[in-house]
Amino acid sequence: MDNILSVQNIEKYYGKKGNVTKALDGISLNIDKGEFLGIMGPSGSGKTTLLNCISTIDKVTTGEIIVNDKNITKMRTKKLDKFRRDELGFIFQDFNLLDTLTGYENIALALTIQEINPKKIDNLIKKVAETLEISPVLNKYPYEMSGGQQQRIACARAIVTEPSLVLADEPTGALDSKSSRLLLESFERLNKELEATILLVTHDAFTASYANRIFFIKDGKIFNELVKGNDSRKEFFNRIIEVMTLLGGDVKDVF
Ligand SMILES: Nc1ncnc2c1ncn2[C@@H]1O[C@H](COP(=O)(O)OP(=O)(O)OP(=O)(O)O)[C@@H](O)[C@H]1O
Repeated sequence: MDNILSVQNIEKYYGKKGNVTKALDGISLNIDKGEFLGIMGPSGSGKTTLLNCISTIDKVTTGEIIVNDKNITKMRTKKLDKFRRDELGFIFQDFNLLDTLTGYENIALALTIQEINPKKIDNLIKKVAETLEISPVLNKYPYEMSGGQQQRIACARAIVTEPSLVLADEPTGALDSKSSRLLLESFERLNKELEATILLVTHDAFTASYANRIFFIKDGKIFNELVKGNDSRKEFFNRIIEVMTLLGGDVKDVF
């Protein structure tokens, strides 16, 4: 298997002397091409910090992060901008679509920046829209779409450039259960049909049960790893709940 992401013993400290928070405490993990990996953990455990370091929004204090054979912890700003544009796809909780552009234009934006010709752009958008079942809303503006449709447009925008790694931070956080399920099924399809490599951060066991492998973090350290293997999603969900209970106290209170 090709390694896409290698996180090597990273630490992240926030603050100055006398008031220091150790947000990440020696995390190491690897993702191979085509994996769908979940990161779970209680509030304040370091999930977003880890994602921000991988997405180059934040810098690690020590340790190294290698994406597609490129050491991003050593990259300078100009190279980082190009790296982010070419290799990563982002999906945030609050969609971040541009209100003055249609769904189609929102998705096209990432491709026009890369100076791809319009015919190819059109083909790429149609293909991804079909996978995500958003063809009927491509000509609508974000305010004319449901939250779930907006999130799937955001998802299309993130993957249409065929990034090495798709990073999603609580992508179902703002969605009702039906829209969440649709989005997660889209993720599953992206992963299986288009072989997208996905790293998803969530505190929600149902969302996480769509991943193939999950790392649990607590106090900035990896606490446990679960592999779906041949389990059904329901069986995997039950195993996730078991680990969440082990991690501490009542499941609803902690996550
Ligand atoms: N900019 C910052 N300055 C200081 N401390 C920070 C900063 N960002 C995060 N932290 C601290 O680092 C730790 C990890 O935070 P992080 O946001 O990564 O947790 P999380 O697991 O994503 O939590 P949640 O599920 O609540 O979003 C917390 O103790 C938090 O208070």
